[in-house]
Amino acid sequence: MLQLKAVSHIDDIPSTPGKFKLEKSPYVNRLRFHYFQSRLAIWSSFLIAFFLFFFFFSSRPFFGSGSLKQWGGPDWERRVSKSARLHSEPGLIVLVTGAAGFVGTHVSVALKRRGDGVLGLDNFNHYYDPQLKRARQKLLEKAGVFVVEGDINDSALLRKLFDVVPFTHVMHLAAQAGVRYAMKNSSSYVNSNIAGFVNLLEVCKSTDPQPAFVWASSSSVYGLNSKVPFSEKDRTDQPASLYAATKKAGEEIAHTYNHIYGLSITGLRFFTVYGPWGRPDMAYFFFTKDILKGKPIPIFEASDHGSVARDFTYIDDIVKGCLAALDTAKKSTGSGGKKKGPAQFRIFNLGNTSPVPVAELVSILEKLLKVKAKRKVLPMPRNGDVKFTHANISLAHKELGYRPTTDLETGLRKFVRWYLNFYPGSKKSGG
Ligand SMILES: O=C(O)[C@H]1O[C@H](OP(=O)(O)OP(=O)(O)OC[C@H]2O[C@@H](n3ccc(=O)[nH]c3=O)[C@H](O)[C@@H]2O)[C@H](O)[C@@H](O)[C@@H]1O
Repeated sequence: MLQLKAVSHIDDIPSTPGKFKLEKSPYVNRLRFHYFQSRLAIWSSFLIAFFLFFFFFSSRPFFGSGSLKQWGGPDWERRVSKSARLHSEPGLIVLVTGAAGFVGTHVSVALKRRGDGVLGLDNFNHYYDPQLKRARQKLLEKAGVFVVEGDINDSALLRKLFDVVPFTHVMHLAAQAGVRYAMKNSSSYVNSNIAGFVNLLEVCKSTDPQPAFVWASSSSVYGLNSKVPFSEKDRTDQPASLYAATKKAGEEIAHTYNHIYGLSITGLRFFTVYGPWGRPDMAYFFFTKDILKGKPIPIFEASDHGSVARDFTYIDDIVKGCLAALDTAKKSTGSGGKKKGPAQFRIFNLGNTSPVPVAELVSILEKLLKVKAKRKVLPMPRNGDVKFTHANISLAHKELGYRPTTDLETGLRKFVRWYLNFYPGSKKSGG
């Protein structure tokens, strides 16, 4: 400190040549040397600290999918086992990935309610408001479902979960969702929907006994297919978004794990699922928010000025389809990573079979919210959207007994009731 003071004093000395003859004094030279030394020491410490910080945190990320170990220990294992315990025999013991997500929360609660053992897994990423995920987690805790905080890319964690719990089924719902966001963050789709998916299948195929595997594909795999309604037999080789392409890739990858390792696998193609506790990135959700705020809402129309429509499917119907898929899943046939015989491989559409134009969805919301929307009709951007979706559900009906019962107005009424309750004041501030 003393040296620094002296240095700052030196800095104050006018540099006019000849005014002072101090430059050549040995005392000043010594001071300059000390000054140089102290600066060198300070900068070196900064540099070392920076490298240490970088090395430490780059190898141990502390958010989201990081490998910082937030799991393990006797207390954690007790919570894991308790959550996965069966409450009625016979029953399923299910690992639900993406449990704090929209569909994951509903499916987990429904399984738990009927006495199945359920363990949740979620990385609580920030794709949309993590507070909503935390609120869903509270709901799950109340229902007796523990959500392990971790990522499907973390093999050590997955192996540990299978060590602690003899899962009979995996309900895989963790994914990077959203068709338009893929233009902004392509790597997160590859990371979750491809790399994470393979990682989970790897652990499942090596587990003994192997669990039966049910997972969420998407209606978006039909892409530019124009034959309606979409049947499982229709072509799915023209995806319109990277999201759709990663889900389609998932279906192919699933087939190889079924074929090589004897994993029993069921893929469910969900059609625009909506309802209470939904995803804020979806149109019905942010339309509600913006209508209440008096903000204009963009309604896409097709290039021929035709309407854009979706086969909106209510969450309770989807949950029934998921549970039926789990209940009818046959056992995997492999063991020790080897196939012992042919295993079940299925793909089902889970839709509502009655597409509704987006403009009509907005009219229903206006009626339920009692607020007029500021509609802004725009051409559908070429960033992943398709003009319409329409599910043929006869296969799911035949094999799963799937029969959706909720029309869009009834489902949206339940959503709006939840929304106004969850975001109190949203109506007032909207005016
Ligand atoms: O069924 C599916 O496979 C997919 O359903 C939804 O995708 P999407 O149908 O595009 O749902 P939204 O993003 O909520 O859009 C619904 C409709 O509103 C339209 N939209 C969206 C946004 C907007 O600003 N304006 C607008 O008119 C879209 O074109 C679409 O027709 C989900 O976001 C996907 O994760 C899911 O996999």
